Amino acid sequence: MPNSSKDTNLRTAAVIPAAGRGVRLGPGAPKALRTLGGLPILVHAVRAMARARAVSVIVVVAPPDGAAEVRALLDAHGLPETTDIKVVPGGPERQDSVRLGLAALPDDVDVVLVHDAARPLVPVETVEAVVDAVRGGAPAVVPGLPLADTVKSVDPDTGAVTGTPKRSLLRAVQTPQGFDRAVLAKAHSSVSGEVTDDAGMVEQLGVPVLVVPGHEEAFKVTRPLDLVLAEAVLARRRVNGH
Ligand SMILES: Nc1ccn([C@@H]2O[C@H](COP(=O)(O)OP(=O)(O)OP(=O)(O)O)[C@@H](O)[C@H]2O)c(=O)n1
Ligand SMILES: C[C@](O)(CO)[C@H](O)COP(=O)(O)O
Repeated sequence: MPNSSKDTNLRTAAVIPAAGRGVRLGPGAPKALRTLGGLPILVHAVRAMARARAVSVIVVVAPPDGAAEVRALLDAHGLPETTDIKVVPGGPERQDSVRLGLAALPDDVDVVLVHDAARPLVPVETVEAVVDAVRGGAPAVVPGLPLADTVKSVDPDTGAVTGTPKRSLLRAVQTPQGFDRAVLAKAHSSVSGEVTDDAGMVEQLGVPVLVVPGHEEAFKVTRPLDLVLAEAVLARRRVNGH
């Protein structure tokens, strides 16, 4: 249970979906359990959420058959006692895992962050910007960055380009995505179909979603080169004393 200086009246929780295989990263253990800077990727992600002053509860969604292993791993890594950390088994798709995580939240939580375990290096400032915007009244908030590449829509059958969206209007969105709990719960109970993030589900309810500045270091470890970059970011942080 939370037991210290954190303001539990804020009732802010983070759900960390960590049940994916990491197919695009290549063969090996489930992605969240692979090593980055000598620690499992998941431990970095949990610490990143626990660092935010408002977050007093974290629900980690483990691979379906790996909840006991994840619990043991987190217990072995001395995570802050100021944060109540629960572990539940996940489902076949990311959205199933998030839904299972939401079901494990304590009743008194009213703000929920959903954060990919695969974004282990998100800075605390980004987490807190999202929390502050939700607590300031926005029902749904995502961190986002302008794009460096031009984006095309294509016909998936022929490869023919069907359009070029105006780049200045686009943002690459990251996590944590923050929500009023009731709004997120409604989205997860009523929206189905192919949706790649939680904000996309909320958008389908007609609820406005606000973008706040994201951070380059909040990138998602998806492919092998991302792991190389993540190691380099950690090395730079060590040199800078972080
Ligand atoms: N059934 C799933 C699938 C994904 N995730 C989580 O959702 C986050 C974002 O997903 P992604 O980066 O796509 O992870 P994977 O699904 O593991 O990657 P891949 O598609 O390469 O297998 C990750 O933290 C991942 O563990 C999850 O909890 N449950
Ligand atoms: C939620 C997300 O990280 C926002 O960018 C992204 O949509 C997850 O996609 P994935 O294919 O499940 O990694």
